[in-house]
Amino acid sequence: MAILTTRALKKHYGRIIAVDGVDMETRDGELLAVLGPSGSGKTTLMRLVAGLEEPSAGELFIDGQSIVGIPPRRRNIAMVFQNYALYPNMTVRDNILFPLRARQAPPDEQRRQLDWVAGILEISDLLDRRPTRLSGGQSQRVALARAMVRTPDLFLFDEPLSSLDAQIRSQARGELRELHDRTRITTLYVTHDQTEALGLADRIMVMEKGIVHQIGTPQQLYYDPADTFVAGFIGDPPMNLLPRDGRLIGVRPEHFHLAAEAPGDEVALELDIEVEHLEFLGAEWLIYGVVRRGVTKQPRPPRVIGRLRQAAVPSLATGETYHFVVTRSDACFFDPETGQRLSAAKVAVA
Ligand SMILES: Nc1ncnc2c1ncn2[C@@H]1O[C@H](COP(=O)(O)OP(=O)(O)OP(=O)(O)O)[C@@H](O)[C@H]1O
Repeated sequence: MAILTTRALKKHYGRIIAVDGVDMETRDGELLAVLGPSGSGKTTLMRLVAGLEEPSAGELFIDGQSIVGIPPRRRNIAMVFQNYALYPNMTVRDNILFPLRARQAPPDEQRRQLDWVAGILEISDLLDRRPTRLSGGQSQRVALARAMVRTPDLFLFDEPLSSLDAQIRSQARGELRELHDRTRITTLYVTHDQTEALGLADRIMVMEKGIVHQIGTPQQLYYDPADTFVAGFIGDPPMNLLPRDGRLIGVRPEHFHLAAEAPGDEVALELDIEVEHLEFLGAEWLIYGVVRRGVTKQPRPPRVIGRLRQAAVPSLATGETYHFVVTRSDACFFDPETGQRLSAAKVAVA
């Protein structure tokens, strides 16, 4: 287990700034998801940590020791990237043992590590196969096994599930989480899939254009976004951002209440919303609407997406306008110029 720290970490390629002054610290044994759109610098950050790239500026520490300049093979960091890169001519057993043989580990240590990892990942019956005869999920487990036999300080995963189809992917996600719970090896997990990040991670770091917008638990990011980027990036559909009184008011889709059903709390916003379209989701409905009253006048009235429980919806009709209420405790306030959060956090910092 280990703590990874970066200080003002920067990487540029000519005029392209891939990582732009990242300050972050993992907690010992946590699974930290690194989430962001394409080109936000996630892979570059991983490559810097792994030692495949050297920083243009800034520092990297593991347990307080600088690792800048230390070659990758001496960092005790294990990587599992998108393509598992197993050696096709070797059996699964030889693939897994490769890193141990490379450092001439004694045979009994090799045996012990192989038994341990094959047991944890349930691949004992695959050891004599060649990688070409493995499914995507099995290849992934073998790649993980090869990374784990080194008992690394740190795991780096870069979209390790992206080549799996949806069903195996959610199963593999569960297995990864279980594995992490058992080993508690500090893990950085790159993904651009928020469902994966929200479901898997202890904490999530949201990146965009090489900078970190926020690091927090899934709940903090969802209920307490630090800025409008995080508010719009996390959640599906994302937080609605409505202009009023010189601020932007952030409202999660499930926080619109029909006036008749509103809780008796202090009200932050009252809106007339014209329903344009209703989408049935089973236990709930999505309401696509246009705000007709309640926000600062705009050249084009803002569109919103609300999420209502099944029972509330049968009385609604498209083309009609209804009165909705948002309570103060559910609203987030942002500065429209900087996008920064104005109101205090709602979820206690863990
Ligand atoms: N070797 C390189 N040379 C030049 N530019 C690079 C290099 N590697 C990355 N970049 C640029 O740095 C920026 C960040 O790229 P990076 O791959 O880290 O983003 P990412 O968040 O991992 O994206 P994705 O989710 O698409 O993999 C991009 O603009 C990319 O084009």
